Amino acid sequence: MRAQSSDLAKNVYLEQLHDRNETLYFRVLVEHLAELLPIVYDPTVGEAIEKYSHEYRCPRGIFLSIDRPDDMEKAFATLQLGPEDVDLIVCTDAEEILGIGDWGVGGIQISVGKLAVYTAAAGIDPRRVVPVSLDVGTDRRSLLDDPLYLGNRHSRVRGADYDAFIESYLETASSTFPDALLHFEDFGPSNARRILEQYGGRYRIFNDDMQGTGAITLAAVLSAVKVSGVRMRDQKLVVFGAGTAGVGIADQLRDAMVRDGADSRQAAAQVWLIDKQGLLTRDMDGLRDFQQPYARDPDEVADWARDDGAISLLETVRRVEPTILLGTSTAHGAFTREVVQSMSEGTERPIIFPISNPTSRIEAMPADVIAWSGGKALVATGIPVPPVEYDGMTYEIGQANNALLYPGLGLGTIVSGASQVTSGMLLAAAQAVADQVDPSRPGASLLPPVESLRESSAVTATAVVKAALDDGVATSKPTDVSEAVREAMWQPVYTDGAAA
Ligand SMILES: NC(=O)c1ccc[n+]([C@@H]2O[C@H](COP(=O)([O-])OP(=O)(O)OC[C@H]3O[C@@H](n4cnc5c(N)ncnc54)[C@H](O)[C@@H]3O)[C@@H](O)[C@H]2O)c1
Ligand SMILES: O=C(O)C[C@H](O)C(=O)O
Ligand SMILES: [Mg+2]
Repeated sequence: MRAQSSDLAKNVYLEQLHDRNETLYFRVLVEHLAELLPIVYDPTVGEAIEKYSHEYRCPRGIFLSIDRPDDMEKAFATLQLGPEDVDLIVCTDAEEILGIGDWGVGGIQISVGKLAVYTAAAGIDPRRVVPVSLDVGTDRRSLLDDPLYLGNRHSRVRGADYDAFIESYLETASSTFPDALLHFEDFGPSNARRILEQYGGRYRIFNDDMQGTGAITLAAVLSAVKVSGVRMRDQKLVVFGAGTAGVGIADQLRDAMVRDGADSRQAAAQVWLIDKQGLLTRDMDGLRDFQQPYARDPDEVADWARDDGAISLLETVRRVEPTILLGTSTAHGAFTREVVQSMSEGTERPIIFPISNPTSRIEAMPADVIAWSGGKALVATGIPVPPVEYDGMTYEIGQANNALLYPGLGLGTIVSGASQVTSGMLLAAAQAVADQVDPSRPGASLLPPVESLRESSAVTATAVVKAALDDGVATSKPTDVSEAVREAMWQPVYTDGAAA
């Protein structure tokens, strides 16, 4: 594997091993998690998705086409699994893969990658999971024009037909496999939240980009707050990139401020959203419904500087003096030296999280953020990055990627048989992750290292099971929760002399 000439070649090589010998594949992954997560998952998975049709070898997962909605049951039946045989299904319609946009049927590889992390990091049984591609077409011209493209060769279907397809997927998946957690990944901003809100009460749904990302970022903030000394209820948050992830995180941080004593109006007023049109204000046309609670009163910003009519990130930082700056915009380099320096003038220990993925989309590299802030910034990123040396000190950079949280959350959901993923379970997961680090040492990471992710996921899962029990959604009630979690974890070892 190490002899392969590129990260994509390593990804392909490991996928071939995955097809030949699942046990060995996962054993290699588990024993080399920090080295291989960036290969089977972010950032290399982005490239594997872009090249999917060209690197195609053999299908892994279920491909559901909007052009043949009646074939759904037949497609699931090809798995030859019974109603109790599936714990987890990860689906994507691939409209907003990471920060690289619409990749059509190639998106199946994000479902595959997410599931590999579930198994490697939390011991979810790989024989009891299903990756799904919901192929509703693609708006990417280069794919439609590519003779090798494997997906549906038309633009994205939207509106009533799309909604009917999603509803039919939820109905078929949950009736075929009633125990399965339905994980949604990388849907576009107009659908991600809508699906969760519309169906979250009826089906066991988890939206990773909103809920998983919100919870891991909350974990990193809880750690950072221990160092910065500014209470949660007093945080001022600027979100740059007000889409699915950005507003999902804003919601969870706002709720955390409320739990720490802020009233809900005050907490929402301590959040500033910036998108392509600059700082979002209530008088703007075309605000998304989920952005509206945070849009600012235009009177409040009447005398703020504008550039082509828009209030910039820099102007917002100067005026607001935020304590937290979050990047979920996909705009590479948007956190400039001036922005970081200005933030460092306004607050003693700025919390700066450029968490857009993959590397080509990150708002700033941690080495720059740390240098520009004179070593004061508390930094976490979505991609894995090596430690940063600055002024004689080593700064470990926590990976605020939902992969540090969702495996434990999923394991806890499965072990408790929770009928829903509640906000209490998400909060318990975030708290459990944060409690596993001591950020007080100078330069310490805000999050547990990937090397200990398997152990960390077991601890997170235990907290999640307890929260499911407290919230009354657990259908299985183990007496020794920690033991039940550890027993449930699949181990990559050969049994009965049988390989794979
Ligand atoms: N670290 C993690 O765990 C994690 C989890 C989910 C998403 N993400 C990353 O966050 C990014 C956004 O993902 P998403 O699912 O929210 O996508 P999204 O499309 O829902 O949101 C992106 C938002 O950024 C805005 N935007 C684009 N360019 C901008 C610019 N120049 N200035 C200001 N705003 C701009 C878009 O208009 C959109 O509202 C991606 O890079 C993704 O990889 C990271
Ligand atoms: O997949 C990742 O690396 C995290 C996240 O779900 C994303 O969409 O970027
Ligand atoms: Mg995602």
